[in-house]
Amino acid sequence: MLKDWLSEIRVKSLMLALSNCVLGCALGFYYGRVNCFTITTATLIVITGILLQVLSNFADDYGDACKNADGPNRLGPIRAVMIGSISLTSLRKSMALVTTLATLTGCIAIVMAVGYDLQVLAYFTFLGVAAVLAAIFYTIGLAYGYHGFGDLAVFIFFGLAAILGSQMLILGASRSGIDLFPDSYMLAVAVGIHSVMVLHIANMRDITEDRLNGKKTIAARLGTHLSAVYLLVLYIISALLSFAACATSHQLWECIIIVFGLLPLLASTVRVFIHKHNAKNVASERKYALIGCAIHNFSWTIVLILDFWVYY
Ligand SMILES: CC(C)=CCC/C(C)=C/CC/C(C)=C/CC/C(C)=C/CC/C(C)=C/CC/C(C)=C/CC/C(C)=C/CC/C(C)=C/COP(=O)(O)OP(=O)(O)O
Repeated sequence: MLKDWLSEIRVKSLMLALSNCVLGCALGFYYGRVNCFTITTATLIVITGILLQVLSNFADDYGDACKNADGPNRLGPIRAVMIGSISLTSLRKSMALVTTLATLTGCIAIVMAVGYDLQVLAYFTFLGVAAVLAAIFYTIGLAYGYHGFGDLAVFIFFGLAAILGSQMLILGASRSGIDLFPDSYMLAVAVGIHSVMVLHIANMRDITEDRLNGKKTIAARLGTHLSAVYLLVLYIISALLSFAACATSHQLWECIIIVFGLLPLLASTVRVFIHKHNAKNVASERKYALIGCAIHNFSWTIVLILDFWVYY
């Protein structure tokens, strides 16, 4: 039973929300303050990000199960709901629970960060509501993921919201004026692109099945070869942005840390490019891409800590 729920939660995939929100908070600490209050706010932000990803994972499986989109030829991991170990009703109830928890932790984080400034409070509540709706309607109802808009949603929420949103909330909690900086913009775009790459690799794996099921993801629309080129282009743009963020706002020598941090994702991208026609190889590459994203974020967190203690 526990094993089924862990597979449904997709524990390893949560590395993405976790490391993206941690990096966003690290930027907030860098430009704001490190104290018990900001650390508690950051913990709530990270928990909210993880809960929102759990919600999107549940909703994805619920929507796919309702549409019978995950057929017997699926190359991705077998989900508990596909084999009936978890019923659709239990999954629906769990989605309600996770939404409630995310709303609770999210609202507390927002109030801690911006106090009772109603206008800013409204902006962040809007962002939270948008995130909940985006997570649910990816494959349910509107099912925008079936029309190729999943990449855009992932870019917005895993990139812009997780980095800029978290950074602004920590600055708010630091009571040092909510602001944005060139490195946070560039990193938000780079991290958003990395998250899109993880989704795109899974969609490359599923091109044949998705085309049969009418799921028009970007990968299904582009086909195998162009999808691999698109993945490479995404990597190049994100790597350049990550370097630019470091070179313009931090120490030049710290770019070396970023180079090393970007290598695992490069290796994964190149392997997908080489083995693009072998869906099984592409499938196995998703977890390495996830790890690559987390390592990039970790290397940036190290740069920010170094800069904070040594140079700032
Ligand atoms: C009243 C109310 C609801 C208030 C809301 C309160 C609230 C939640 C406030 C939050 C405000 C805060 C704290 C904001 C700070 C910034 C934060 C934390 C932002 C969160 C960003 C974040 C990590 C979001 C992740 C979840 C979201 C929203 C995802 C949307 C994008 C999306 C649909 C991704 C799909 C991911 C999935 C499931 C991919 C599966 O791919 P697929 O290939 O199909 O999988 P398979 O392997 O099955 O084939």
